[in-house]
Amino acid sequence: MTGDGTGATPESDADIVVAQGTFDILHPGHLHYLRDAKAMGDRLVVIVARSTNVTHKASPVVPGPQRREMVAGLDPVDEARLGHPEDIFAPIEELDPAVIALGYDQHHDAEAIRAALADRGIDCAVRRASAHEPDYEGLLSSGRIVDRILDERG
Ligand SMILES: Cc1cc2nc3c(=O)[nH]c(=O)nc-3n(C[C@H](O)[C@H](O)[C@H](O)COP(=O)(O)O)c2cc1C
Ligand SMILES: Nc1ncnc2c1ncn2[C@@H]1O[C@H](COP(=O)(O)OP(=O)(O)OP(=O)(O)O)[C@@H](O)[C@H]1O
Repeated sequence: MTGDGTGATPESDADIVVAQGTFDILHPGHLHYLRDAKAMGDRLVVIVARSTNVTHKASPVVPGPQRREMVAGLDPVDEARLGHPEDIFAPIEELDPAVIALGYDQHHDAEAIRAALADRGIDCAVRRASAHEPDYEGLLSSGRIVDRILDERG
């Protein structure tokens, strides 16, 4: 119950959920992930990866500030920020979230993240979001969208 009679959670008491990713070319899989993440708490903060930290796949095509701006405009997102250039746990320490929501196929190992959080004394759950399975044949991958463009328009 809140003092203002609206039933809304005051920002200071809100459970923050952090989601993260590259978000190069947006698609409904991203929207599904971020809606799922938002449902894990009250306030969703998205950390958009710096291009220099995207080392396990091709570099994003879209510049970081532009990726951040588009993610910030999605309905479940309360705030989007570009990530730290070197220390991925620096924003986590600052935000002190209740939950880190990993994407269903995100390459990070949940146990390794839990161990790193414990090392830093951060009390935060690590959960995995679900996959989006639309009832149409979609193209739910930034990488596959780029490949399709190269195949059909290149
Ligand atoms: C808890 C967590 C925090 C992260 N924080 C940052 C960050 O501050 N800066 C950054 O560039 N990447 C950060 N990342 C990494 C990227 O979000 C991401 O996992 C990767 O670089 C991009 O790959 P993906 O889109 O396949 O997930 C973080 C990842 C996790 C799991
Ligand atoms: N179809 C999907 N269903 C649910 N979540 C998804 C889907 N596609 C991507 N995501 C989630 O969105 C987050 C950010 O995704 P990312 O930016 O890596 O996009 P991507 O389209 O999967 O990229 P790429 O095709 O380059 O691997 C990831 O954690 C990922 O799990």
